[in-house]
Amino acid sequence: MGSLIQWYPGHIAKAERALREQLKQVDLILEVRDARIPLASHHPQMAQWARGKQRLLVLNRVDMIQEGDRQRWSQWFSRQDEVPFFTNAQRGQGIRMLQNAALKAGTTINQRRQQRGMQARAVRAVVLGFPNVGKSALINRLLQQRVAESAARPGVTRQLRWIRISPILELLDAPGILPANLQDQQAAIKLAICDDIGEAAYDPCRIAPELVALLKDLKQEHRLKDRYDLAVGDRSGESYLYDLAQQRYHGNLERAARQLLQDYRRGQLGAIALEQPPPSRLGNEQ
Ligand SMILES: Nc1nc2c(ncn2[C@@H]2O[C@H](COP(=O)(O)OP(=O)(O)OP(=O)(O)O)[C@@H](O)[C@H]2O)c(=O)[nH]1
Repeated sequence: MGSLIQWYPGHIAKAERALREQLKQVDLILEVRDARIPLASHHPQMAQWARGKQRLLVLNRVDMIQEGDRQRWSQWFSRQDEVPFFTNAQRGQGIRMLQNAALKAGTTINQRRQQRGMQARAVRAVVLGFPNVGKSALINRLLQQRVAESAARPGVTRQLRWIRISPILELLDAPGILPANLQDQQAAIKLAICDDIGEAAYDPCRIAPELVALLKDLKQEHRLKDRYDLAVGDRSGESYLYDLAQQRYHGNLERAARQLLQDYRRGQLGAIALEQPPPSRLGNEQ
């Protein structure tokens, strides 16, 4: 069976080059991941981008996981010496704390600059992450809570734009960046399920069965029974999708697949984390 996810590395490499150029001016990275898949939505280039810069880790879409999951991830990350900020950028939850941390990081960066005889200036931060993880929503929330009014500064490229959040903090609004290659197919499948990579890269009829299989692994298959009145039982993901299509969509597999994925993405199956913290320490690179 071929790979479930297809990439277009040429296009990605161009976007990444533009970003790398802009990153030269950046002091602080707000790394945004999807709280449903904090490991799969870890961008493989992040460590390289963040070298020599401060970084804050944001797990967005906290409303799409259970409180118990949030606590488990919080504990797991703290064992990796990370303090993630859990946000719901759609409703504004967790934004104030994130903003305070960004401003504090800005103050520290400026103190260091002054110690080295350099002029204090607005600290430049960038919000980075996979497509659709909620970067723009997060920036909009940060803007609504900005402490001072100021005009946006034009960016160097059309896609990359600087926005002043406060006298000491400027944000670069970067588009979602896909890695040029993603070796881990399991991670890629989860990104596809969560809509964190574009649909051009996969066939929903092959990804929806993966969602069923994952829900089974996570012992969450009752969510499917509740929603569609069709129990998974010992069916494989493929045969569940087939039976669902027969029962509800006149045998139309694609409709069934799209509905399943859409229901998960819109929270119609409930708040379900697709990853749980691994039992042992994985290392700081996560
Ligand atoms: N439920 C929920 N939805 C969110 C949250 N944050 C963002 N969204 C929604 O997710 C969708 C994508 O959010 P965006 O902010 O556009 O994501 P993005 O990362 O900027 O996407 P790209 O521009 O493609 O990189 C929008 O419909 C948002 O309203 C969140 O915390 N919870």
